[in-house]
Amino acid sequence: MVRVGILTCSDKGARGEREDLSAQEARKLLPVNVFRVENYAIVPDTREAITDLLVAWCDQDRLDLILTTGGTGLSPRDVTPEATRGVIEREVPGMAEAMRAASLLKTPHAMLSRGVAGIRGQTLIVNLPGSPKGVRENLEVVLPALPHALEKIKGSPAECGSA
Ligand SMILES: Nc1nc2c(c(=O)[nH]1)N[C@H]1C(S)=C(S)[C@@H](COP(=O)(O)OP(=O)(O)OC[C@H]3O[C@@H](n4cnc5c(N)ncnc54)[C@H](O)[C@@H]3O)O[C@H]1N2
Ligand SMILES: O=P(O)(O)OP(=O)(O)O
Repeated sequence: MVRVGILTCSDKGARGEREDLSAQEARKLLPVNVFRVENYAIVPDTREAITDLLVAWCDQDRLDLILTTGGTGLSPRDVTPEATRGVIEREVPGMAEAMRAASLLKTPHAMLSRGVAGIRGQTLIVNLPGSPKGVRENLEVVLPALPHALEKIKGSPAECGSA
């Protein structure tokens, strides 16, 4: 099973002022026969809070995959990409490129998400936008590539010529 953490980055969510529909949307999209959500948290949009959780979930809990939602845009408090860049060791730019390219076919606002994807240790971190719709439209794009990506991160020697 792929061990997953969902981290919602939202000031309103952290203050209890808005139901976290975005994390619920992410959960719905992850097939239960492959993915098990083990960690879940809501943090305010501060770089420190996001960084602390990402590091703990990667280094202590050793999750396979962390999906963040929210805080990827242009507002002054949107710092999820900066926090993520600060903890990853290798970026996976193709994932963010693919999400933005596919999302642009749905809304021009897709270009406003600065989300990144990258690897810390053996954990893949993927930033998703904040709205439930943004979560769905972005996660759908990377979902088919996630099992193979996670195998490669773990050092699978399997050849991928036919993948
Ligand atoms: N494929 C898509 N890509 C993007 C979309 C989209 O609809 N489809 N939206 C674009 C927009 S618009 C923006 S702006 C950027 C960046 O978004 P952020 O990551 O900065 O999102 P936030 O500002 O944190 O949230 C936006 C909006 O979404 C609602 N929201 C946020 N968090 C939650 C939550 N946990 N539960 C329910 N609703 C939530 C709320 O109305 C916020 O104001 O992304 C583009 N990409
Ligand atoms: O409260 P947040 O952080 O979810 O942000 P927004 O202002 O986009 O609702």
